[in-house]
Amino acid sequence: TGNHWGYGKEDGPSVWHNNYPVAQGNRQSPIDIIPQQASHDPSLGPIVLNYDQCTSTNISNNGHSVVVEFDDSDDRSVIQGGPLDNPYRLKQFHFHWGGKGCHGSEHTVAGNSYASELHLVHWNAVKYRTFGEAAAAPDGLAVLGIFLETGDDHRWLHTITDALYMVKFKGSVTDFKRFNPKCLLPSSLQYWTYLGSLTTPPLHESVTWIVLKEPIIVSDKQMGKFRLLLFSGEEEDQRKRMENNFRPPQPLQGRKVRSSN
Ligand SMILES: CCCCNCC(=O)NCCc1ccc(S(N)(=O)=O)cc1
Ligand SMILES: [Zn+2]
Repeated sequence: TGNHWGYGKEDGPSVWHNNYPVAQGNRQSPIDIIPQQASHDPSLGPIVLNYDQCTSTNISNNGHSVVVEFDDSDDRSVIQGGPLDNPYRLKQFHFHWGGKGCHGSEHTVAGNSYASELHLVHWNAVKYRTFGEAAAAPDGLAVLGIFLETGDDHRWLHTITDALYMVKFKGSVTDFKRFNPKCLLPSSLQYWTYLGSLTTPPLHESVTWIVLKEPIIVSDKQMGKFRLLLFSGEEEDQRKRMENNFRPPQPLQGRKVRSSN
């Protein structure tokens, strides 16, 4: 119905352009990041994350991913520095992942993909009044991308994976307070940055992407819990496991990828 989209053969990334023509635009995401072709930019300062006062509110299944939302009524949790001209307010974070054992990140690095990718979504509340308005503006959003690689258990990811059974079905939401995403950061904040888009419809070309070079390590078992989620709602008789909810890399179209030192 309408602009329904998904990750299947009939409604997946290869047909999104029918309802969202910007899918074939010149600043689409994700991309394949080629480190040797990224230009070192000494003017790029460090990324600064102030998440200490952040207030998570709920965790939900929106039929495309699992999303943790934050109270963004003031500047209590922001990202700034790096390529950003002002602070951007944390709105939500969500994940993209693959099927059993196969890859699931959206950005790739020299053609290699990771098991999953975490997106921390921030909006420019200095220039725009609402998230929706910012999401449609060329300098409206800043998304911090963090790769997840499989290995040992992640000490803090349990807090999220233990809550996933509560949001199994599309449209389910439950309280999720006092979660600080600082615990999901790798030790280094070295990054690549480029101008791109949302990686799902409406695919707005409004994102300054900041992709961290260092992945975090999570276990196969923890990744398996994401795959217990369903794309489908409780009332649907066809249960579709939520996996492979990633868009493949898009043409660079002459864009420059910059690298922090
Ligand atoms: C509240 C007003 C609604 C505005 N209109 C809804 C809207 O624009 N939603 C966009 C949501 C979104 C999609 C994809 C990413 S990603 N995967 O690129 O990080 C991040 C955020
Ligand atoms: Zn995303």
